[in-house]
Amino acid sequence: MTLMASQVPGDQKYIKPYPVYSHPKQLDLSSVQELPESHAWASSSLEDDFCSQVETVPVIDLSDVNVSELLGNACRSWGVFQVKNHGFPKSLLQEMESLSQKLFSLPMQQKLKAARSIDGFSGYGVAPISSFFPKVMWSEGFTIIGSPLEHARRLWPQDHSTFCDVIEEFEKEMKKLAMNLMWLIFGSLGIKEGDIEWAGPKDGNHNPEGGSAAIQLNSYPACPEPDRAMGLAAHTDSTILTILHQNNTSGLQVHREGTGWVTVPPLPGALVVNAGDLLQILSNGLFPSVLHRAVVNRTRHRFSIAYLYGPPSGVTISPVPKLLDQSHPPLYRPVTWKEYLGVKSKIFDKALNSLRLCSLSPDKTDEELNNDHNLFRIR
Ligand SMILES: C=C1C[C@]23C[C@@]1(O)CC[C@H]2[C@@]12CCC[C@@](C)(C(=O)O1)[C@H]2[C@@H]3C(=O)O
Ligand SMILES: O=C(O)CCC(=O)C(=O)O
Ligand SMILES: [Fe+2]
Repeated sequence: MTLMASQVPGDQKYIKPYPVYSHPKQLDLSSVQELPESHAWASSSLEDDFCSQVETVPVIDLSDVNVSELLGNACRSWGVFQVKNHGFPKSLLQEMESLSQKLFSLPMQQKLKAARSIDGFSGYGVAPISSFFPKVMWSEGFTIIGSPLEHARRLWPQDHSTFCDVIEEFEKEMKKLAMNLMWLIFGSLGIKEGDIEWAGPKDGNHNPEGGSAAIQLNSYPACPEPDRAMGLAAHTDSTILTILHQNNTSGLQVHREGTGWVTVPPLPGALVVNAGDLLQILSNGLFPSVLHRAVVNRTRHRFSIAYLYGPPSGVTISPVPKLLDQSHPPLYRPVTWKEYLGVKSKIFDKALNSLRLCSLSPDKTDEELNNDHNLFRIR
């Protein structure tokens, strides 16, 4: 373990050294018969909360006449919801799912040819947040930012064009859906086109700008001891919103104040949407990002595909002026997505609070600010 210095852009006074763990080489999880000590998580990180089967994450029909209000309510009270009638082509999701399966079933030495470099963002490897945890997660991932061509060529030297074509189409369709959802969510707060300059016109078809994104393919092989393993540790996404497709195997759980971990079951044809840290900033805390994680199971191989949507990476975002007045001062300082990702990669779960402007609570400690994370969640 090494202790990191506080070399992050932004307000240094909240930034403390953070433990960073380096882990052994990526194991081929599909062939492991017994859970290695390196992958055995402390029971406190797995069982500390009751898992509710009673409360269920809202399911919203995008063709409902009150869709904007329904989405706004779900963002305020849950930070996550499932959408149906979303218009995303089913066949494209199936194609992406089978390409993802094909990728993860390649021999390890082949996958490692497309490994994410130490200082890079794209490619094959463990979740980027792994270094913040003492134990290794029971998963592997592939991150795509920009063109996947370089990595695809290394994975499939003879035939990478299908992969690249499907990714391109997936990105185009997801961007349309993400922008549509974003505007419906903003609409519930009275925010209109023109109130956020970078977001451009609502119509994703005619808006080549309007945001940027990463695609994260996740693979969670069946695990010999699922109760002691962790698929993807608890985190919030650094996005405006994330759209997630999961195969027919459950594993995603969201954390709900006062309830604990709630499973988000895969529903045929539905997509999961969760609020990210940048939505919390833009909405000035009205729509908090949601803590979530992925657990694993004994018999089934689970796959998920996340579309992580945010603003153009160099554009400065801040709480939308329309939501501010004397009694609602801005709670967060302006930041670009690029800068935020840099902060998150250094101080992880402290990133959002490091941007807090403390006008409302100048005497609060870091811990109190952390506990405020769900301050605005209305149930
Ligand atoms: C744009 C990004 C968000 C992300 C970090 C990344 O640079 C690319 C991967 C994303 C992801 C996916 C899995 C969970 C997560 C916390 C992680 O470790 O990598 C997110 C990152 C994030 O939202 O901060
Ligand atoms: O696999 C899942 O259900 C969660 C994935 C996730 O949270 C992510 O990729 O950010
Ligand atoms: Fe996530």
